[in-house]
Amino acid sequence: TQTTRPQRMLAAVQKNATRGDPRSVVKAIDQFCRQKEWAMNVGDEKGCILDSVVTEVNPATVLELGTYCGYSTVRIASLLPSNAKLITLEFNPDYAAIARQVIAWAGLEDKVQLVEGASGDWIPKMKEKFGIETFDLVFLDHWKDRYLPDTKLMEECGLLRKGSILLADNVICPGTPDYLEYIRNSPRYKSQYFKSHLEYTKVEDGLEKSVFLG
Ligand SMILES: O=C(NCCc1nnc(-c2ccc3[nH]cnc3c2)[nH]1)c1cc(-c2ccc(F)cc2)cc(O)c1O
Ligand SMILES: [Mg+2]
Repeated sequence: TQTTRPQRMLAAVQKNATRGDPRSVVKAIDQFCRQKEWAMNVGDEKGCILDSVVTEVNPATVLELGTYCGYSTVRIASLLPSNAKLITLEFNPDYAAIARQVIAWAGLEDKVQLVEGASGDWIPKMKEKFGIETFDLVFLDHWKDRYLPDTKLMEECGLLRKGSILLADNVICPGTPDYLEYIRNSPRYKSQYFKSHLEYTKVEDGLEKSVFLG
């Protein structure tokens, strides 16, 4: 029977990447997506911007919304200090099953907690379920029409502190117009746009980095 694209991506990781070597996992996925099949990972170009933000923030607590196959999960987790915690939320059980195996191949399962379910359901439970006070960094990469409601929900749930960083993928393509409008006009955020390209293409896209001012 026919395999899915995430399954073929995982096979490429298991074939071409070294167990326990996150950079080789990232490289194997990027090669698969460039040479074989496009897939909606943040990719190598935007991935470098993501890496620089993670390194600059050096977060103890990270929330990723939208795991997909775990590409950005591996990029982020590989840069975290030993006691840091990354919680990644994935709604789609098929994506989650692949992501768990990609994260395990990279040897990062101890740094990552993959939670299956809808962001709207889980964000209000973060404190009680995971003992999280606030997130130092949030990477938004899930449904594009959930960026704004979930940001407002994180504010309401007290999950953001003065200096928390939101980094949002795809603010141009597919685009998150309501989120951009809100975050760029709100006095509670200071935003910066990092112009780039849609993963593995020449189409414009970018990341929006926003600091919560409290
Ligand atoms: O949709 C995206 N990302 C979201 C992944 C996800 N991760 N989790 C879910 C989820 C969430 C609740 C769900 N409910 C049921 N399935 C679900 C799946 N969706 C996405 C799309 C593109 C893209 C650009 C141009 C195109 F021509 C086509 C596509 C590029 C990107 O970088 C993306 O991140
Ligand atoms: Mg994306």
